[in-house]
Amino acid sequence: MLHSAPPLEVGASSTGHHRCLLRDVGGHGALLPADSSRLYGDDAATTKFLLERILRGSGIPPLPYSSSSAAAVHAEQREDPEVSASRFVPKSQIHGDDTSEASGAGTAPATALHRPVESTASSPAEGESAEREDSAAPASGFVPSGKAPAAEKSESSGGGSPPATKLHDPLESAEDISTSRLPTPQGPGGRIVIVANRLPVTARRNDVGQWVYDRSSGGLVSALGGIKNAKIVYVGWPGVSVPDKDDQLIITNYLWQKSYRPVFLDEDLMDQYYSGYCNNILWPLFHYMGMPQDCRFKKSNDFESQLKAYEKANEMFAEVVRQIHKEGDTIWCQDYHLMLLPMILRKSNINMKVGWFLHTPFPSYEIFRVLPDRVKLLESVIQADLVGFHTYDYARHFVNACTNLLGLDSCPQGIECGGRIVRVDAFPIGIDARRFGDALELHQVKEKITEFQNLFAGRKVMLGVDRLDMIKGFIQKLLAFEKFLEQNEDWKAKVVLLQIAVPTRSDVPEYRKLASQVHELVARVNGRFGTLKTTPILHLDQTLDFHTLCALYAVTDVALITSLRDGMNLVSYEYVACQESKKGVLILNEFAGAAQSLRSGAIIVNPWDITEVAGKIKIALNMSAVDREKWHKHNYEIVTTHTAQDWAQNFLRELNDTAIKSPLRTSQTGTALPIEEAAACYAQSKNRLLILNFGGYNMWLVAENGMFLRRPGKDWINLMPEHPEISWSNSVKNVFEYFRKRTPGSYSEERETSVCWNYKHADVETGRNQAKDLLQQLRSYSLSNQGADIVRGSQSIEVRPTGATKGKAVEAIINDLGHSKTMITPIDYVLCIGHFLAKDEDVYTLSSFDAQPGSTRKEKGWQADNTSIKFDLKPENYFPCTVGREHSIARYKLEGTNNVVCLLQDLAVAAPPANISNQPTIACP
Ligand SMILES: O=P(O)(O)OC[C@H]1O[C@H](O[C@H]2O[C@H](CO)[C@@H](O)[C@H](O)[C@H]2O)[C@H](O)[C@@H](O)[C@@H]1O
Ligand SMILES: O=c1ccn([C@@H]2O[C@H](COP(=O)(O)OP(=O)(O)O)[C@@H](O)[C@H]2O)c(=O)[nH]1
Repeated sequence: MLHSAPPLEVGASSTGHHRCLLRDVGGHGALLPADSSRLYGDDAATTKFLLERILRGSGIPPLPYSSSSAAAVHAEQREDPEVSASRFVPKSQIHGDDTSEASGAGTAPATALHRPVESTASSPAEGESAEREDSAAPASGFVPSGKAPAAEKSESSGGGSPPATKLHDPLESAEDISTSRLPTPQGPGGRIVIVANRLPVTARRNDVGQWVYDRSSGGLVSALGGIKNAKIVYVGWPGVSVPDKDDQLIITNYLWQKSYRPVFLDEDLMDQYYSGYCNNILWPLFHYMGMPQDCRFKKSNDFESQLKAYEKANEMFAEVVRQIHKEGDTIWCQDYHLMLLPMILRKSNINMKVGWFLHTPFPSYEIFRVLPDRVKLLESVIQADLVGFHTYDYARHFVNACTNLLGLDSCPQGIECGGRIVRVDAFPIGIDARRFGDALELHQVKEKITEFQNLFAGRKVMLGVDRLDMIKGFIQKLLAFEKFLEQNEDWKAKVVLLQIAVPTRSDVPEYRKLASQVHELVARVNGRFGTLKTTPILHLDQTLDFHTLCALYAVTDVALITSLRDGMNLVSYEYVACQESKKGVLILNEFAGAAQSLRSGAIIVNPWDITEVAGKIKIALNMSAVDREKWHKHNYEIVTTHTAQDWAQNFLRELNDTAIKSPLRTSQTGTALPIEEAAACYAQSKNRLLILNFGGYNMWLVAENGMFLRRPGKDWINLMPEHPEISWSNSVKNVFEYFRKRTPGSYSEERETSVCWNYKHADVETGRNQAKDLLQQLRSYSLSNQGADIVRGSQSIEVRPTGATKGKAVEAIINDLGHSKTMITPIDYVLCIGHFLAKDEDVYTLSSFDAQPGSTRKEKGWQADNTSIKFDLKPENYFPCTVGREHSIARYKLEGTNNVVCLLQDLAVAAPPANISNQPTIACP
């Protein structure tokens, strides 16, 4: 044994509190702890005895017991397989309330413009048919025979056919021609169902009362619009309350043709769900702006009623998904609006393939824990197969929240939840850069560029494009610009800040309040620094059409992006995509997800530091052409290679992959091991392999979670000799030492390749709380980047090299057997039994892989030659069995160690007389 704290006392009488006399085994009374899940103390003694019986049956005398953590024995072990691996010498043990300022009705800043750049009611411009479509419901086609939801229902029951009279469904004729197409989900449905609060188009009535459809604003819509070559169905809100059922049918009819499925939410629900819970609670909290203070004073608008509305809205989205879902579809839920959706969908169909992606930051645990409904939301999100974020930081925060609030364990793939692994990862979003590049080639865009060049001739232009949202840092930006002008008066007639403030969420009082504050500040700066001929700030409360936006991106000298927090910020990407010719400078705040990718090609600022931003504005305006070119080149490379298409592709590929692997990851509660049957099969088989979590004989021994292997009678070898220098060990040891000191009864162990902090002798509650803190501390070290995993045991925390698992060690043993010159009979019985951490449960999948008659296991790469080992293993002779774990991928389970003893006893009794050809192989990882 490489570590021994506390030492395993084999053969000593039990010191456990709960003991029971199970049965007399071969004349030895055995006292066994009834509640123990591991084979320690007297269990070990009894098991030792039984193993002896089993081995005696095979004629091998037992060696004196050594307290190894793992062992393997095989009767044909006499030869010494030559396996090249480094030798291991074991170390000795070391121990607003302002409602009067409604959007558009507030006091306009002295020189702020409220003139639309282009009428939103105009017909679509060339090349942007998807963006704006004045469209009454199609005259022909769908003549609704019933209400919209009923019509939708036919899709599920009828296998996806559209309502009553058939509409043209673009999905049916969709032809995938691109080589970079999205992973196609398997199955008859095989579509990607994107569920987002907002559909890519917003419905509204035009002046003559017809329904028309504008492209919706915001980064999520832009990004999803960049996904090509996939069978996509969108489920979402059409951007307006539509109380009238006939209107709903008209809208449904139109949207159907676009593969959009509307969720009609009434005004009251939108108020409580969207304006309330989503945008007044979750949005500010996720952006580190705290919880609203005044909610509790308003009876009709408290957290509870808003949560109810949120639940109801999520149910309504789920209902539409259920109606259209076909087997093989992938459901991709978007954003904080739909955090309850994964749970609702999972409950209605356990096999649904569900992903969830958050477009905002996920805040640190200390912020998130403030939310009253924190547990409910997390419990739902982890029902998705894959949970995605823009950055690793957000993913890490989410994992922290789950471990701290739900008491779950993290693992390299994400979160372990009841034996199931929920993948959590970062998938940074991008844009469809080519769409911007192509737009700049259009005649009308070139015209606009010329027009703007003339308009701003003689002045440098700094551009801001943001929804009028408090997270976008409008106030800070204006203050910084004011400071810059204060400090650089010579610039006042030579620079203009052109700020596009896209109207958003104006039903939320905080947003209306912000609008009036911004207008006031714009007026102040313009009043102070304007001249008869120039105004320093050109502020537009407007939505721009795509071509105008591209032209502005292309002609401006600096983009000034000062969000206080921003999930990603696509405007920064879009600006870069349009700057191939001018090579403008990007000033980007450090709190946007985009800062992680564009960091080395942008001037990074802390938006709260007004003085710093003012200084950086000056640097940007004065930057040399050479530097601008260099910086732009870097950014352009990133923006054009990390596209929205890649983002979707990566996420969906991972989701597919996760779902395929999910049978291995899904929590199962195995059926009770049929002991008699196992014993009967054992008796009849000719060559047996027993994989146990316990041993002390002339066996194969595996230690340190599969890192080391000892062949019978040989020295230890390192199975991962190429493993890199363990750089993390000192810092981890220091953390463990710190926690050891402050947790009475706990101790830390230093092993050859891992370190472990154990609190099983500490007060339970104290130990658990300290473990939480310790985990938090360890996670901040980004150990996974250093090749280390944090493994949480029931009362311990271990840090060990990535990749070492017990399953790998068993593979090594199996390969050893493949080299055995004396092993002629194929193995036809496998019993794999033990209490393993989820991470090590790969021991159960090894043999099942080969559990077919006459199958052949190929060599793994770590051995030199190409021999192979034969199995002749019928599935009914394969017994993967967990001990004492509620959730496991193992097919069978035994409640506790006492059952293991019973089993071994039965095996011992069932074994036929010894005969060299049927001696069992025993491996104990
Ligand atoms: O739908 P709205 O309420 O009008 O808001 C518009 C969108 O705002 C948020 O966008 C986020 O997604 C972007 C793309 O991933 C990201 O770049 C940006 O940083 C985020 O703020 C929101 O998350 C979306 O759901 C809204 O549709
Ligand atoms: O008048 C406008 C100005 C901008 N945008 C788009 O809105 C998105 C803003 O996305 P970002 O990620 O920067 O922030 P979000 O608004 O989603 O928080 C970008 O794709 C812009 O092209 C828009 O739809 N209309």
